[in-house]
Parts: sequence; C-alpha cells; structure tokens
Amino acid sequence: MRASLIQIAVDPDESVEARRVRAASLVVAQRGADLVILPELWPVGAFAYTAFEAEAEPLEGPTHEVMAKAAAEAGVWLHAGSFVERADDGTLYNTSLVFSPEGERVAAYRKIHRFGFDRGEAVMMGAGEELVTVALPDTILGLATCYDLRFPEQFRGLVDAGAETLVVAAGWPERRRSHWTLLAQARAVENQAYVLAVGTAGTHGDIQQAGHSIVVDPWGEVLAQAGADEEVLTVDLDPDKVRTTRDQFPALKDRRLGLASPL
Ligand SMILES: O=C(O)CCC(=O)C(=O)O
Repeated sequence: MRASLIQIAVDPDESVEARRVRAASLVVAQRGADLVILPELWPVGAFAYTAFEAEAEPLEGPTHEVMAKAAAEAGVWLHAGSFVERADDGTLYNTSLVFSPEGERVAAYRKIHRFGFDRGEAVMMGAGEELVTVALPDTILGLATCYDLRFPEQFRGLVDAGAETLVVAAGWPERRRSHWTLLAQARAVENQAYVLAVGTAGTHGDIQQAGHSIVVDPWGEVLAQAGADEEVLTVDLDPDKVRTTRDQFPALKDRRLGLASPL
C-alpha cells in the first residue's frame, strides 16, 4: 500500500483559494498512490486564528468540492486534511474529510482535543465527540488531528474500534518538534499500528511550523521523515505487518482494563 503525505507550505502571502488549487494539483500528481494525506487546517493555517471566522465553510463547501474532485481525478483514497467547518448552528469545528477514489466523502472527523488552553482554537471551536475509523481495502484508518496526538486514550479507542493505521493531520510548531517525533513513535509502539503523521511547512500566525512529517511502522521504526520545507513523503506500507506484529508480540492482549481509567 503506497501512501503519500503532502507536507504543504502554508504561507499568509498565498490566498486560501490559490492554496486550494495548488493542494488539488499536488493530490492529482500522486496518481498511483493508494492513500494521499494532507495536514491540518492547510487552507487557512492552524494558527491563523484571526482568519477562522472569515474562512469558515459549510461541510460541503469549497474545500470539500475541490478535494472530492481531486480524489476522483487521482483515483486515490484521500484524507484531505482539515478545514474550518461552520456547522448549521454556527459552531466552528476543525474537521477532516476522507474521500474514496470515486470522489465520495466516506468520513468526516471533528477534532476531539482542541489546542490553545484559554485561547485560539480551544475557545473558538467546538469539540468533536466521535472517534472515527475508515475501512480501506487493505487497512482500517483511525483518524486524529494534531493535539490529539498527546492523548493516548483516543488512539486506544481507535484501536479498539479496529484501527490498524493511525493518521494524524497536524500543524505542529517547530518549538515542540521533539515531542512530535517521540509521540508519533510512542503511538505506533503502544498500539502496534502504522502512524502516518503529516504536518505543514511555513509560518502562519507567527508560528514556525515543524514540518518533519513522519511514517512509523508497528514496531516503532521510522520508515521516513520529511524535512522542514514543503515536500511529499511517499512510503510503501505492508498492511500485514500490523497483524504479524500483534500476533508475534501480543502485548495488546495483556491489558488490565479493569484497572485502567475508562475512555
Ligand atoms: O500539542 C502541541 O504541541 C501542538 C498542538 C497544535 O499545534 C494543534 O493541535 O494545533
């Protein structure tokens, strides 16, 4: 299974419309891959809080339209990263979309853990309430967004729901790049799952982005890692490796659920 992670640069000098067109052409250029993934809030920028209201879109708005077409044109499963969704009741969400190779939306995931403590996304957006998995022909994806990476119980919940490949769409700051790499490997090791974590390049909202998108196998080995700039990271995965790792080192079976805190 070939996965391409598009670490797109988010630069305030480029309009959202221009970036949508560019992101779509980057997706189409990945024809031949099985799965293509974009990062968190790439249309507006994860830290461009002041633009969230103005750039919010309905679920089936411009980002949905452009990405559905790009998935169909490329003939790939597309995790289209996330955008600022305005729900019917006016609440904003950090929402990721997944499309089939025919361009049908098969999933929408609203970020569960909002970042910013007492500012930014944490106060401007609503929190997602549902774990989301997506069955592909060769693997089951479990979806997460950026700050979610710090919450292992979300990933355990996804694994309990069948996830074998954990996808993290992010806009992670350079300042905490060491956490990004460490946590991506930790989530892979503890869940015996692939982790495909894609961030953005560039600087937005005055926050320099880490880039360094990363692919980790179910044994915790880093299969590939990007640099800081815009880049497409393409990796071949063996979906059977999740099953063999879990069979040969069956640590997940030794959980003491009665003692651990519930989800
Ligand atoms: O947890 C972190 O250090 C970064 C999280 C973040 O930037 C986000 O969720 O947007």
